Amino acid sequence: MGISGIQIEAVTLSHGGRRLFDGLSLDLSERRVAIIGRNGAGKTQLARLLSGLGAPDAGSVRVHGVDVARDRKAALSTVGILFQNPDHQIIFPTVEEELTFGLRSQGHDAQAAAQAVAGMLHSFGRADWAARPVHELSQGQRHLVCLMAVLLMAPRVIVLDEPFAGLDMATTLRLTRHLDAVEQQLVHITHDLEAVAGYDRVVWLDAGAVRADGAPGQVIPAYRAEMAALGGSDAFTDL
Ligand SMILES: Nc1ncnc2c1ncn2[C@@H]1O[C@H](COP(=O)(O)OP(=O)(O)OP(=O)(O)O)[C@@H](O)[C@H]1O
Repeated sequence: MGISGIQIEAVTLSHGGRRLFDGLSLDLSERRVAIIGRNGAGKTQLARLLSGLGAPDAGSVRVHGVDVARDRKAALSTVGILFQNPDHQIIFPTVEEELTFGLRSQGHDAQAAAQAVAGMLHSFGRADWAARPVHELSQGQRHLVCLMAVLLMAPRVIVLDEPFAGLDMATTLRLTRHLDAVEQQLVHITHDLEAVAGYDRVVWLDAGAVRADGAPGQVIPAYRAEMAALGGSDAFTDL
């Protein structure tokens, strides 16, 4: 067995001259990890670092021993990401093409990829979607396509960046059930505190730094109390 889990070591990252992360270190090995925090706290930037879509200015991010920013090929099989907006990840005109792409880039031949895609569509009861133009699907349906694409690639870690924003309750419950069942480690960024109340660990990110880190029963009440206190003020100057 190689190194497991996620090791973020002394990560520094600036954007537009502003330093967002200044020596951030985190070791995440629990199966269900939630990242919470205010707007602009750095959650999406952290998700980009975890999936290797962004590289730190200094420090390193390793997922199961893979330096995900440097070794992009290994990163594809190690970590998958579901974005807030499915349109930031869908690039092909039809569902089948979209689902096939990841598998082909992992080196599967056309026949094996086609078989796996058909099997995945079937398992979600959506065999009829294969030739459907993606733009004809609703937002929730496009989310499901993205989830299928990630599951097909079978990464060891799945990063979820607010994947349920704008979805109806039934769709959210269904997707949640599918995600709860996956074997892989999940790192779930969310404003929905209920959704992560049963997680193994909650990390509260505040202005690019860890403000609190521990069991949901400890971190979530502290976060709620602070948000309620801040919400009492009329100023948006702290955002
Ligand atoms: N491309 C960019 N260029 C410059 N600054 C950026 C860029 N992307 C993000 N930032 C800044 O980085 C900080 C963190 O943004 P990030 O999107 O990670 O926050 P977040 O915690 O995901 O917020 P939200 O809950 O609103 O999604 C913000 O201050 C934002 O203005």
